[in-house]
Amino acid sequence: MKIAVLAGDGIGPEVTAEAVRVLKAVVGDSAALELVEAPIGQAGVDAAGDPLPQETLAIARKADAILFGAAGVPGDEQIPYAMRPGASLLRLRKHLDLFANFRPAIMFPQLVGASTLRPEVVEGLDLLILRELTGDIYFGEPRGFRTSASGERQGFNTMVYSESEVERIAHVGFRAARGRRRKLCSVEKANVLECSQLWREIFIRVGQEYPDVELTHMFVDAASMMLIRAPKQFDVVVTGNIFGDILSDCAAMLTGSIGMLPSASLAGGSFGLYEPVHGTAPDIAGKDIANPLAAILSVALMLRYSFDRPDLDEKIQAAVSTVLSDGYRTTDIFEPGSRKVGTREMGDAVVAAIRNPPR
Ligand SMILES: NC(=O)c1ccc[n+]([C@@H]2O[C@H](COP(=O)([O-])OP(=O)(O)OC[C@H]3O[C@@H](n4cnc5c(N)ncnc54)[C@H](O)[C@@H]3O)[C@@H](O)[C@H]2O)c1
Ligand SMILES: CC(C)[C@H](C(=O)O)[C@@H](O)C(=O)O
Ligand SMILES: [Mg+2]
Repeated sequence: MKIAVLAGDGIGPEVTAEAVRVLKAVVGDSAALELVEAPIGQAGVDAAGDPLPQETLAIARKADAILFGAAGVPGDEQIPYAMRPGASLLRLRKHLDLFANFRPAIMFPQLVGASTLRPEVVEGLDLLILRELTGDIYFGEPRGFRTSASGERQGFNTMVYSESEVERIAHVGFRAARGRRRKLCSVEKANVLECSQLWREIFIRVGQEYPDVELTHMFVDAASMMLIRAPKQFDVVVTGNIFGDILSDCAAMLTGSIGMLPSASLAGGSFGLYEPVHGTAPDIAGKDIANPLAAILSVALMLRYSFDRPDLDEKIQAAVSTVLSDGYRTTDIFEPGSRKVGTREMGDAVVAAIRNPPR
């Protein structure tokens, strides 16, 4: 298993270190693992004067999978795109054509009390947000700054999807639904945007090839409300890049914390990039308090999707479940009566649970 480890900035290196320890523990055979570290984000700027150094990109391309931490620094948004640490991730996704971003939101029963919602709303929650990751307003051209006819400065972006881009993510969504509860909700804003009208038309057309999957459509504003009001109505939610970014942070809070949400970004084959949904969290970086479970659960997704080892995915899931049952909690999921631990200690607990699984 050749894995590029791109830890990045802020809490990225802290949570990635724990994810790597868990990976080593669960794989067991160190000869089977080849881990190649490379800088990205501000770390890339510091090492090579580029947030996405050529060498990092080359290492990523040669690997079977990428384990990514997080990238970005405070004030990031004021730095021009090509030099912006946070944009390194966008460039990497685009270079590698990682168009299908799986963001599963699963409620661990031990964390029901940490959710912001009432227990009956989130108990048993298991939904998948499938976010298109290489199109939309994130990459649409033209984009930039200009002066309007009246002499005013404007910032502008273009929301655009091509038929082929929508078709391929639709197929991924329908196939994912087939492996689950056979319900797909396509989320867009077709009552306002042409881009969304095309999206809906194509989902209806592709849906005819999957008559066994129930296809529904929802506008993104209503979907954000429904995610909070009655999230269990959803099985697979498929949506575009910008709506998926927002809805997945929303879904994270249903499960207790953004520190619990892993993700997998695939290009249609077994190659993939695995990362926690959260960012660099500058407010808690360097304090050993970040929750590493999202990064650890991203390793579980990697073992399933890139290495066809669902057994190892299940081992990690079981170990996470054990440590939660044993009361281990980082600050973000802490509840009175539980045992507050730091990033490293949480990693220790998961590694111990892998080495000594309960009988
Ligand atoms: N995948 C990525 O690399 C990624 C994702 C999102 C944001 N970012 C970047 O990260 C920087 C900070 O962005 P932000 O503050 O909007 O989002 P963020 O996800 O970094 O943090 C939002 C909030 O969640 C908390 N949080 C995040 N991860 C946590 C964890 N594992 N454990 C406990 N608490 C956690 C943070 O402390 C903060 O209060 C920006 O530069 C942004 O561009 C990067
Ligand atoms: C860091 C940022 C560019 C990224 C995005 O917007 O895609 C992040 O928010 C995410 O959710 O992965
Ligand atoms: Mg986001």
